[in-house]
Amino acid sequence: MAAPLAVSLGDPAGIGPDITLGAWTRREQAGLPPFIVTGDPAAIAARARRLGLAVPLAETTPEEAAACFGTALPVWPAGPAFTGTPGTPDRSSAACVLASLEAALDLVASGRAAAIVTNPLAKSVMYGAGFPFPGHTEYLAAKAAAPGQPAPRPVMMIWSPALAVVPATIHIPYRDVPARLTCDLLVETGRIIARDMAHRFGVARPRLAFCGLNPHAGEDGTLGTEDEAVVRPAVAALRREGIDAAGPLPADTLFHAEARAGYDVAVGMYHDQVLIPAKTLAFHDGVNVTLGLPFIRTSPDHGTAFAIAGTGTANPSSLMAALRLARRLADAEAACKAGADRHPAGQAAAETPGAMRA
Ligand SMILES: NC(=O)C1=CN([C@@H]2O[C@H](COP(=O)(O)OP(=O)(O)OC[C@H]3O[C@@H](n4cnc5c(N)ncnc54)[C@H](O)[C@@H]3O)[C@@H](O)[C@H]2O)C=CC1
Ligand SMILES: NCC(=O)COP(=O)(O)O
Repeated sequence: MAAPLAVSLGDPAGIGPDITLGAWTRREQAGLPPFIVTGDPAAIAARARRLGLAVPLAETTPEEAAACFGTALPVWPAGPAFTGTPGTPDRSSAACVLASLEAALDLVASGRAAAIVTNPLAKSVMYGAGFPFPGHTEYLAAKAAAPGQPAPRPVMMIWSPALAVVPATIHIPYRDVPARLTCDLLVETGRIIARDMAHRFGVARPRLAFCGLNPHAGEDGTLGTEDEAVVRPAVAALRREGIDAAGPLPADTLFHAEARAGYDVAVGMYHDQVLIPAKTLAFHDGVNVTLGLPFIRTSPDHGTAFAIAGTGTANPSSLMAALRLARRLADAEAACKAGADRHPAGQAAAETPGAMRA
């Protein structure tokens, strides 16, 4: 039987427990793949009681998870007990977040889980507790480094059937963006997208659309210099390598339906430039996928939503989409390793915006 997915609980004061319970209760009608949650079982049980959900928990192993998934939510106990309050950000939750994350990662690294699906953490809570990484993305890359080797460059992609986007710079202050945008960064990002879209998603020659940084992509250098000095040479370098890249393209006209049919992945110069269209078009279907890692990681596209934790109003759809996508990518990887001559990403490839090609 295939290894289950490992789901980290995220910040237990946020909606991670709510949407995990919500996903499990919809497992049959939604056809969800088996998963095992890492974290404090008491915190999950308490949230189920608060939400009035009759969800039996099974403290079990990944090897037993699939067998019990139909009747109980499998939990792999990890970390300290949650002592906080649902809805209240608290530094004391950071140790729970980290222990859950490490446990899920260990299951993936040892082959006992097929992929990691992370529930949201609150960055400010983690920073306040001394977490030295901007987010999961950079943490997972650091953990993926081979002994004595630098960490691989992680690339954040927000994927949905409507739109796939990558921010070239991620969690940095807006004022730092121009200085951090280099030709090398964009070329390396483009290479990773092209490779992982082909190998993981089955889109053999993805079309990458690079946004300009400035209004009208700099208007021939009259509204800012970065588009001509950085983005255009990076796109040219990628094209010389055989990668189907275009740009710099004005970002304001890149996200309407006809424009979206012209590319598979839009590469933005900063976080909000591409996450706003992605979350506007597909907030509840969007999946955050980390490219560039030696293992598969997906996540819902939203955050901890403290204000609605424990209220019963958190929508588990994005987590459910993250679970489905992780399973498809893991199955495709397993089939490739087994020597399939055709890329088996199947539905993931078919649903990728490239499928909208005219
Ligand atoms: N992958 C991760 O760990 C992520 C973590 N975050 C963290 O989450 C925290 C809160 O961030 P915000 O900007 O407030 O974004 P958020 O996504 O938590 O909330 C934004 C709005 O969407 C609503 N919302 C979010 N998820 C929902 C769901 N499943 N069902 C119904 N409504 C939902 C919230 O109630 C709120 O109104 C921050 O500390 C941030 O760092 C944000 C994004 C991803
Ligand atoms: N805005 C996306 C986001 O914050 C996700 O970050 P990460 O925790 O996946 O690195």
